[in-house]
Amino acid sequence: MPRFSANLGFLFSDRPEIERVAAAASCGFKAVEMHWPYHVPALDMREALAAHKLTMLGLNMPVGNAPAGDFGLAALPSRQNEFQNALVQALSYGSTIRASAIHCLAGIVSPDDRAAAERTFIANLQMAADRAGEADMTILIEPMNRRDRPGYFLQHVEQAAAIIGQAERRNIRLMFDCYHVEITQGDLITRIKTHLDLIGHVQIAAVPSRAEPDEGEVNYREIFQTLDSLGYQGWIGAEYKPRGRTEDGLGWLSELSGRP
Ligand SMILES: O=C(O)[C@@H](O)C(=O)CO
Ligand SMILES: [Mg+2]
Repeated sequence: MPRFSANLGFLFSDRPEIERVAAAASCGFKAVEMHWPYHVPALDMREALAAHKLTMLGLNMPVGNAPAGDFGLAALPSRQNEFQNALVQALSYGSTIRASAIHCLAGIVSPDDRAAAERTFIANLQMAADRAGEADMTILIEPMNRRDRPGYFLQHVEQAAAIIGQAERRNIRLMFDCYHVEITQGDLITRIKTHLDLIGHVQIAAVPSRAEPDEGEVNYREIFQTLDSLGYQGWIGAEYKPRGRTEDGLGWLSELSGRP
């Protein structure tokens, strides 16, 4: 059956980020992923991960000026210097904690700027992929739904696939977050089958609640079986907002995935 990682941006969020590492391990997770752990010294984080023998998957690039509305820089034509600085920070932190991937957030763009945004996104992704490749890391891009992220440049799986094709770098991969894709597009199983070769990571949450994947409109038992039958070798990130204590909501792991 598929392997599951704990997304420490959302799971165990009732405690400081570094303590979430131990909590994930004690609940049986073998891998974790993070959103923005930059406030924790990277060497401390590396030590915590090593102490609990956890595989570190991806982390997000800094988003830019969040209070001003930024949510990523990669597709913003006038912000390429800031993008490069954010990339340096992400690669430095990520390689110290031995992450295998960096999520490169596209950003919020106005509908009038989409052509320039696409050109910028591709150029920035090429540069990011080349630098990440030197550290044996992958660049992930993730379509996000416009209800949660109005104006986010990357909204559709097919748009992401086309951009990956144009960027022509083997270490750029699709982060297929079932929660976002279900809200924007649906047809999850067909999209997973069609784009399997591009998928570098999968994430899950209930739709529409974004809670544990044991409620709502997505049949995750079927999704997990599909990934399994297709021979998906990657991880599935539990990126949901727990209804209560994270520990109390992990029953889905055995109920839906067959994991003991
Ligand atoms: O789906 C999400 O929101 C995340 O994967 C992310 O990286 C930005 O919060
Ligand atoms: Mg996600």
